[in-house]
Amino acid sequence: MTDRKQYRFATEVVTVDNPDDPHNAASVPIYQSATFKQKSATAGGEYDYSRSGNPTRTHLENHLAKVMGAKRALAVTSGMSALDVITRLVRAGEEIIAGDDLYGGTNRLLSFLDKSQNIKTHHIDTTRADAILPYLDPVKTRLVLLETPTNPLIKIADIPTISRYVHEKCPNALVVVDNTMMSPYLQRPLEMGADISYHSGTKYLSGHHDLMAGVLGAKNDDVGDQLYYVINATGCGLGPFDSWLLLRGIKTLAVRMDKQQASAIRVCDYLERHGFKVHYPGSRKHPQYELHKRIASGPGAVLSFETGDVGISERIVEAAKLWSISVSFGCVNSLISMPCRMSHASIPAHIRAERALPEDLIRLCIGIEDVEDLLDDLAQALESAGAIEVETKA
Ligand SMILES: Cc1ncc(COP(=O)(O)O)c(C=O)c1O
Ligand SMILES: N[C@@H](CCSC[C@H](N)C(=O)O)C(=O)O
Repeated sequence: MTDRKQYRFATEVVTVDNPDDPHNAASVPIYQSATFKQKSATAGGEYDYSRSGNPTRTHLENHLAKVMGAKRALAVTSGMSALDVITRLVRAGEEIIAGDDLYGGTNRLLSFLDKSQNIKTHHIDTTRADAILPYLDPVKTRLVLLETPTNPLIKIADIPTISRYVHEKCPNALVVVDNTMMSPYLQRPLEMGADISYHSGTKYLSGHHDLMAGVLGAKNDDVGDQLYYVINATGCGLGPFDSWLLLRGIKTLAVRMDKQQASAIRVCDYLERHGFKVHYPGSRKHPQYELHKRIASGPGAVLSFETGDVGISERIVEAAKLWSISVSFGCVNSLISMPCRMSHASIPAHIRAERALPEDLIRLCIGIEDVEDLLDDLAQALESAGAIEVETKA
């Protein structure tokens, strides 16, 4: 493995190394076993119990480490459980710094830590790297948690500059990037200064909405070992069947993302031509278009837009036929949602208002369908909601 040629991402992601398989299986087998027999009371093998380790999960983790550029990767039962593992490295009295636009479930876990364990989170505007400076405390700051692009307002954080500020001022702090929206194909946080990159594997990595998973990538062995300790201690390692599904799904990440992204660019263009305010880093109108281009190799396939009226937004979402009304993103099928009613409903309304999260916001997650069908369906939904004039086709 170490001597072999390094290929480009799309090649590496589809190439799962499995040199030790006794039958040369083309697909890594599912070791659907809770325990592993030992030769004697004292001679244990590599595996004893699947909470501690399972061969299918190990194959997945080795593959993930390769595609994420991580020293060690770990697979757990959901994206939230990945964040739970990371936050268990924080002690009572220490602090977290996170964005003021972020996934609703992440906000919920951070609020829980504040209430139950005296771990305070400062929510800051991560679009300005220097906004972090007043909050960095060499003693208290333990985690700096960045989502970029953010869910759902698609704001961008300057990972290299923020990582430098954090490491200069707080040697004990870890920079953690939620890379769910970009995937390691488009954005590589560990190569830009982050200590941990994590994902909801439920989304682009698996791609088909048929499993829940979380993925952690550590930049060094020490952090990797600490994360593994928590996973074994708490028992949230990914089961063998879901590990196999994720290993299967990730192989097509590059082709799926290329197709989804190309269509998302078309959808953004269509909405902007009709005068909507679109949040998408592939748009030249995005205030951080240049920054995103520096830190990522593409804009991805999630965008959000404002209609100016909650009622109109509800009508658009409900009129869509091909776009399913659904939380989540990263699936091969296209989805439409209203974050304030759905994925971000757990953020109290007054906090959503304080953070300027528009109630009328619609989020679109573009799948792999024919883009002309997606545009036709979006047009009919916008027309029937009264958001645009009825268009006559030439
Ligand atoms: C950006 C982001 N991070 C993390 C999560 C949590 O992932 P999961 O649903 O797999 O727990 C989600 C969605 O749920 C998300 O949108
Ligand atoms: N009821 C769930 C909602 C999950 S939202 C999933 C996804 N991250 C998204 O942004 O759509 C919850 O309260 O966690």
